[in-house]
Amino acid sequence: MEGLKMSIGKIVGIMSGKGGVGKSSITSLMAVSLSNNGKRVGILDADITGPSIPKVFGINNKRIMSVDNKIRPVKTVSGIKVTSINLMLDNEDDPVVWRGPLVGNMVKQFYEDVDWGELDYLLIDLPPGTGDVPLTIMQSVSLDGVVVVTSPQDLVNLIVKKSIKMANLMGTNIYGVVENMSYFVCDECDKKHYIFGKGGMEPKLNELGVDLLYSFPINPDFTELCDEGRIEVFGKINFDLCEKFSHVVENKIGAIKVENCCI
Ligand SMILES: Nc1ncnc2c1ncn2[C@@H]1O[C@H](COP(=O)(O)OP(=O)(O)OP(=O)(O)O)[C@@H](O)[C@H]1O
Repeated sequence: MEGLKMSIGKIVGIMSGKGGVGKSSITSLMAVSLSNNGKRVGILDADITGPSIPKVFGINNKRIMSVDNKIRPVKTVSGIKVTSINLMLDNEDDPVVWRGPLVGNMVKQFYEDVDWGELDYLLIDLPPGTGDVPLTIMQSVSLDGVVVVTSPQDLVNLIVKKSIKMANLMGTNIYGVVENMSYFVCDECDKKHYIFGKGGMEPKLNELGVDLLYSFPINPDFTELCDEGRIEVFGKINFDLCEKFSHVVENKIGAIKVENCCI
């Protein structure tokens, strides 16, 4: 375990208060952004019951290999290393009907028994919510901190507050919040439309003592390219956006002192 911590720069969990806010998409975009910026990145897809990372990268037909008792992650086109239960199933649409502790063990194995090599960042896509499964996983891996993904409506419902409180209760660093689907840019007039209201996120997060890292728009090209397994193409087309995202993430993660190590 110590060896693993030494060969991986930062281990970052990506969490969300509920499903469908774009947590896996933002995890993938973060990986692409950091990788575009020359960083060595791995993704551990710990969203065991709804694993979508392989599909977004178009590697869902590949399978994880085991060499010398070590699991070899699958590499994406740009060299991002990925492990996911979906890369082990006979059929990717087979459901995984496991309870929390079993999922926790599986994720722990994905973490410890994988030949990650040297990485600057290992991003862990945690299951959505604040229930038993994400809790068990957060206890089984040694996170340096978490990024919380939310949608504007999520804040209204105060669901994001639950994620922040859960991380606080566990003594885990919170690097900040990424607001997904924050606005929409009109094709015709190029204007930003804040469908769910503008500027409401930052003051509410400030009250909670958490920074807003980035606001990402609703982008139909993003949906399309993710669905086609070509998120890396989105990263190439939107190089400037990715560069900005990666700088924000790196500045924040580099700035926070590591206080927590669960195991
Ligand atoms: N900013 C965005 N613009 C357009 N589409 C988006 C955006 N973010 C996510 N999506 C789309 O929304 C859908 C859900 O996203 P995703 O699978 O990342 O959610 P999730 O929070 O990880 O869900 P779960 O945790 O339930 O698995 C996907 O089809 C994705 O392509």
